[in-house]
Amino acid sequence: MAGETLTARPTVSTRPADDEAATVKVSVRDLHFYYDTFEALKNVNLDLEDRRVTAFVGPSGCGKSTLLRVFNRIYDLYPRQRAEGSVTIGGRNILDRDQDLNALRAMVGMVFQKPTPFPMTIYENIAFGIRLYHSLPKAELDDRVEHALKRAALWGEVRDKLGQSGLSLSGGQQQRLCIARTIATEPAVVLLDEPASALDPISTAKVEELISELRSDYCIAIVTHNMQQAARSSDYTAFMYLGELVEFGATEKIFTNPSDKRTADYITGRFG
Ligand SMILES: Nc1ncnc2c1ncn2[C@@H]1O[C@H](COP(=O)(O)OP(=O)(O)OP(=O)(O)O)[C@@H](O)[C@H]1O
Repeated sequence: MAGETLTARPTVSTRPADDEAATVKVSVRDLHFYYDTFEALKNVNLDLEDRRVTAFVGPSGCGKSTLLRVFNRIYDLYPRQRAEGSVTIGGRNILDRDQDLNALRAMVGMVFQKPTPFPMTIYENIAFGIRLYHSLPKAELDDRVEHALKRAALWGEVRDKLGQSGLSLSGGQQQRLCIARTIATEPAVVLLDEPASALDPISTAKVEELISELRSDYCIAIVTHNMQQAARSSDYTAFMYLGELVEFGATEKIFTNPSDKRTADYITGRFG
């Protein structure tokens, strides 16, 4: 039995019961993804709930980043990459040919492993994205910038230097700036691809706290190699292996009583 083979399980924090039942925000059906002829995702089916954090874990190359890249169709920028199946967000299949990609990327924000501030001021890093979608008077734009920075737990550290370059911040601050930039356009879904893997432990803790804060407003998907982080930060965990979604369920269940032996072996560090 898989449970008997477990050795060192990460501590799982059980979340307090929420007042309201969660609604499905992203619905993935029969999804296949190809890099030219290579099939990187094989018939993936899952739902992501609103105001919940879903962690994607699995060994290198199993398709975690590819799946996130499908959710905002970043792959569209590259030739010979294609997705088949459906990904329904806000009632429509975002894989449809006529999907407006700018609107999609405003609705589905993404934060990458390495902080990627724009080479502009801290203020402009946030205001830039807002201006793409809204024409606001200066005072209102200022408010939106302040709100996003507060939401990303960065306001206190940058309020006196909004005119400085975003690149002058520390790595951890830069990553929170990127998170602020992402939420400034009020997306429905926030994708985080190993957002803390390039950060020191204190910055990592801040990013994790932030994820926990943002959970109350967003549907969050996070890719992580850190099992402790997945166990601490997520409500649901998806274990992927060689392009397949092997197991998906409540994080507590996946980490304490997985159904599949491959999940058990991976989360206990037997391979990966
Ligand atoms: N641009 C590309 N062209 C061809 N194959 C690719 C490309 N990007 C990724 N792949 C392949 O697709 C598969 C899934 O890659 P992906 O980056 O999604 O995995 P991952 O689980 O995110 O890995 P990691 O944890 O190392 O980031 C791998 O076999 C990888 O080699």
